Amino acid sequence: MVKLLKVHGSENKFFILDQTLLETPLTDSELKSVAINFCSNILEGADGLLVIDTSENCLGKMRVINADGSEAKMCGNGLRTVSRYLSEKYQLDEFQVETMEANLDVAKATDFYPGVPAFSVEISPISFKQTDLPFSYQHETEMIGQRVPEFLPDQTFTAIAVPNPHLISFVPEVSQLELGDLGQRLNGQNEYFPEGVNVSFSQILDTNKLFVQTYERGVGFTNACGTGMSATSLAFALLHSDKFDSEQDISIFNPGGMVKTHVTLSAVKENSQLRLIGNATFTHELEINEHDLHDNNLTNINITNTDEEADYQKFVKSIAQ
Ligand SMILES: N[C@H](CCC[C@H](N)C(=O)O)C(=O)O
Repeated sequence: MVKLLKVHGSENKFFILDQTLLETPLTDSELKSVAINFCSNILEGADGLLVIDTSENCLGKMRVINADGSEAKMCGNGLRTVSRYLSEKYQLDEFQVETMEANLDVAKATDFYPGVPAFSVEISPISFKQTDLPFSYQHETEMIGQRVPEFLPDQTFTAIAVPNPHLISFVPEVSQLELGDLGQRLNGQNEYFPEGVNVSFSQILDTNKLFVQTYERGVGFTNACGTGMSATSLAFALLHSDKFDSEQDISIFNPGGMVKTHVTLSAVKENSQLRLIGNATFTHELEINEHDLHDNNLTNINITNTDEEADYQKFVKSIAQ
């Protein structure tokens, strides 16, 4: 039998599959089918499948499969849950996790609330280059606080890869209608982001206090997007220095709760450092026969509730703005 977990970071929900426990790891096409099936049909679905494999230089390797089966370079909320899983598996509080483009530092952080474990994860590498996102707009090589009437008439936009692609706009108030419309346009056939992009709108609530909502590539609206909130924090530090205190964490409220980020700006903006700190909640333990997993037959799964969600909801009540 194989154990999986259902987890979330700020209610951005995932299944975790530790491939190192399998007799035979799933092939990439099996992973894609299983990710789509789990995310559509099991426990009211999820936003993605986080796959743990062995790593040569780190405690483990994380791969990210979106709900639509597409693979992403990185997942901030997911990395916190994978970090907790590896921390408990190997009894370590500080280590590195291998991701597609970087070995990232992760560490156990102070619980966000009694019964709400938290982890701090590095978000890296950072790029603003048109070729790294990728995007194409006129002859721009970067998009930072740029007017793009073709997206929306009265807003400015910033494109950052961390390293998955993000498009950020600061707005007086988040319009889900406009965010959803732009998110769908830029993740369908379009001339601007040929590989799609995670689109985040952010409202600046106060000094080092933001609200962020994201329409995610490969998923759609999610309750929170860790790399989205991290990229938004960097854009915020660069473009709204009057509201940015570099000594303090930034509190980022989102539809799923709240996380913190820390931005350390560098004169070379790509060398800035980003940390994402937030909950790593395990809501369910699942058990399935390995053959069924390979066959994408999810009809016989034993599911146990961990009861952690109740504590997370107490945390959410405690931060009500
Ligand atoms: N949808 C994203 C991957 C998941 C990122 C998000 N869930 C996070 O927490 O960073 C993409 O295709 O780039």
